[in-house]
Amino acid sequence: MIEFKDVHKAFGPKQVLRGFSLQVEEGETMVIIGYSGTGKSVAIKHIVGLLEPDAGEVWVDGKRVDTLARKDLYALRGSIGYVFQFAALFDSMTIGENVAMGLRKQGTLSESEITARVAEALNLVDLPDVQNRMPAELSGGMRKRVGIARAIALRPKYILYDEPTTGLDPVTSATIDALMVRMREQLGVTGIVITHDMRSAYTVGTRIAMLYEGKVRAVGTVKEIQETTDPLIRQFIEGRATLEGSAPLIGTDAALKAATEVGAAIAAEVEAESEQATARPGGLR
Ligand SMILES: Nc1ncnc2c1ncn2[C@@H]1O[C@H](COP(=O)(O)OP(=O)(O)OP(=O)(O)O)[C@@H](O)[C@H]1O
Repeated sequence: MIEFKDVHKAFGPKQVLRGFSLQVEEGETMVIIGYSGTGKSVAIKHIVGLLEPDAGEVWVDGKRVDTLARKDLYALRGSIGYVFQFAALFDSMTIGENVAMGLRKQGTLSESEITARVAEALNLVDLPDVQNRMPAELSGGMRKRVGIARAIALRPKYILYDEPTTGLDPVTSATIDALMVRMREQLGVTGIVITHDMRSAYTVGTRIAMLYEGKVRAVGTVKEIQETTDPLIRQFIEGRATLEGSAPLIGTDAALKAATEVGAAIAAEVEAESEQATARPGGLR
C-alpha cells in the first residue's frame, strides 16, 4: 500500500502540497487529476524519495519513505517503476539497452536472464521487434511503450505513470490505456496515473482522486466521480471553459456565457472579413 499522511511541501514561498492525504490500496490503479501546476508530479515524486516532505509522512509497503536510510531507499526504488512524462530514453543506446539498463544496475541477473527479461517486457507492450532500433527511429507512442517496458522489466510492485498519454493521438492513447489495464490485470501491479485525459482516467482508474489547492478535494470510484455534485469537480471533468487561465470559476454559468459571447464576437469578425474578401476582386485567396 502507498499512503500519504497530511503531506506539506513548499518551494520557497510557494506552498504546493498543503495537507495531502491519500491511500492507494494493493492492486488498484489510482488516477490523480487536477489543474496544471497543482502538484500532482510533486506528490508522486515523494513516493520514490525524489522529494522530501516539509511535514507529514509518506509510506510505501509499510516503510516510511521520508525517513529511510539511503541504502533502504535505493532498495525500495527497485520495487517501483516510474514512467516519466517524456519517456526519457537514452538516445545513444538501442531500445534493448534502454530496457536492460535498470536490470544491469540491479546486478542480480545474468546476461542471458537480462536478455530474456527485456524480450518479455517488450512483448508485453506489443513491441517484440524493436530491440536493435534507436529511440530516434520510433514514434512518440512507441517510445512511451518502451518507457513502460523499461519499468515493467524490473517486475515492480508499483508503477507510477506521469501523464502517459499526453501528446498522443486518440488511438495511440487508447493503446497506452489498454497497456496500463493489462499491467494491473495480468501482472497485479498497483499503479498511480497522473493524467489530464478524462477518457483515459475513466478507462484505467479503479479510483480517481482530484488534487486541488494542495489537498485531495475528493476521491472515489470512476462512477462516484462521474456522478459527483461538487461543482468544481464537475467543471474539471467536463472540461468547461474558464477565462482566468487555470483559476477555476465556480458558478460557471457566467463564465460559460462570457466565453460564448467572446466566441460569437470572433465568429462575427471572421464572417465579416470573409464577406469583404469575397466582395473584393479576386475574392478569397
Ligand atoms: N523542484 C522544484 N523546485 C521549485 N518548484 C517546483 C519544483 N517542482 C515543482 N515545482 C513547482 O510546484 C508546482 C507544482 O508542480 P507539478 O509539476 O507537481 O504540477 P502538476 O500538477 O504535475 O502540473 P502539470 O499537470 O502541468 O504537469 C509548480 O508551480 C512547479 O513550478
